[in-house]
Amino acid sequence: MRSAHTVEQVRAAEADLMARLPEGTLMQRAATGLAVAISNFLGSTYGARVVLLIGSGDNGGDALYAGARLARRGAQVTAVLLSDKAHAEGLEALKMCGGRVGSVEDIRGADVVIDGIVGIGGRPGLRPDALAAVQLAEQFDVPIVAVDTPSGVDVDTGETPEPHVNAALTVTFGTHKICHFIDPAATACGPVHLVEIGLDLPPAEVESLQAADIRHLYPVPHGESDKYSRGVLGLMVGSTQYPGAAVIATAGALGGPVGMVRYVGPDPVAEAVRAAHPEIVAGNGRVQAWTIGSGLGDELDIPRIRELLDAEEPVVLDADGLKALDDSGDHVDVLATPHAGELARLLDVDRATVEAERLKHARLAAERYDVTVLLKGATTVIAAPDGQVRVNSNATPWLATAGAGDVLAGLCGSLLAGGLSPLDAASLGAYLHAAAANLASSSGPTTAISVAAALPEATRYLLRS
Ligand SMILES: NC(=O)C1=CN([C@@H]2O[C@H](COP(=O)(O)OP(=O)(O)OC[C@H]3O[C@@H](n4cnc5c(N)ncnc54)[C@H](O)[C@@H]3O)[C@@H](O)[C@H]2O)[C@@H](O)CC1
Ligand SMILES: [K+]
Repeated sequence: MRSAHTVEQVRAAEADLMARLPEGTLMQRAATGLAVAISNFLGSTYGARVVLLIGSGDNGGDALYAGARLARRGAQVTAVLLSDKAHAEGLEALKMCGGRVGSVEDIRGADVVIDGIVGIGGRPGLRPDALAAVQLAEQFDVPIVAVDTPSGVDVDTGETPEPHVNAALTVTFGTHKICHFIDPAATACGPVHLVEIGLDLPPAEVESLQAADIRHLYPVPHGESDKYSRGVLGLMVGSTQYPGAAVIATAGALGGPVGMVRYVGPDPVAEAVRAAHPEIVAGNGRVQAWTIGSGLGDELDIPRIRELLDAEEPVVLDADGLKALDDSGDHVDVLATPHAGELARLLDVDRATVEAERLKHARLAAERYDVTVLLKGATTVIAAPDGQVRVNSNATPWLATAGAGDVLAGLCGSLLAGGLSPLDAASLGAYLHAAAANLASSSGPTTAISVAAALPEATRYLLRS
């Protein structure tokens, strides 16, 4: 599991550790890791032209000390001071190693620009001279390596209401910050490299599953398992208007751990599902979980869906089914899987607001409707009603294809029926869905059915790794 902590949590852990170490130790740890990461990014340090953008705080200090190390290894390092309060000892160290103070003109022809403008002490946005320097780097195609966070983003929310740095690489210290995980800021970070500095941290605010977590969470059958104990999933999806959704969601469910799938829907649709997947059983019967909503179109029966939401079995509620959600009652066993537009409707705001403030709105909906919310997008945000948040960012843009959401709804239902909690089912489902999409699109475009078909192979690989 990867963890992201809030600025407040990081500051407290840093203060704790600093009290036990000689002054400046943490900054030296950070600067050493930063210099190594920049060297690796550059490929060759000797003769490389490095421009440091330096703000008023310790973020600039990290950049100056890292610049000093690079200068010692033969890089031509120039600091552009964007504040008259630049870190004095760091600046001295840089000069001692042959670095110099220059101007934004040095950005032209640089191999890399280091963003030491602000880190976790920064407010969103860039001041005019910082913005001008960043724009110059963009204009001359000079990649930017961000120190700790891309300056200008909102560190604790991942929002980007103001201009900010778009980094080719972000080098962070001690732990991930929320902006590294949550879009739109996560995209502005580029790949994120974590440098250990020895912080002792409390439980994380936001988590992200890694390959090793899959093996730990997946309900692998054992010697005593039978089709019922592995879980039976009921699917109330698809309609005469959208029969494909039923076929595709069933493929997603069968690509998960479930022992059996029951399809409940109009006869012609059940026939189409059976033709594609002869292993399904059509009609009502006992189930351990439901997936409801994908492709129901106008044929949704809201009172019936509400009955199922109030029943004991956990439910994945997708697409049109979300219209049945109301904010009264206990729905902790419900996993709602909206995209930004659907979440906007649930919260009575517009879609752009949800997209700009994804973490906030996923949490709001989880709290208001007492459900676990899986907000779809390039990075998936999953918020549980108890406040836990997980993200998934291993998706591929090829996954933006019709029916991909139906696969996810079927798969998450399969995981719920396999006994996982809504939070685990959602985070495991999002991870496996993305892993299968990566496999299915390894040589180009893919389809929802191919993603579902790649689920067993992706799962096998992850269970072995
Ligand atoms: N505290 C520690 O022990 C460590 C801190 N480290 C570094 O220190 C950073 C935090 O340093 P600081 O607390 O000094 O804070 P920053 O360097 O992030 O910001 C410093 C100051 O910038 C100004 N500022 C805020 N928003 C701005 C904006 N949008 N544009 C321009 N200026 C703005 C404010 O006056 C603020 O106090 C971390 O991000 C990390 O890079 C690392 O060296 C690791 C150890
Ligand atoms: K920065």
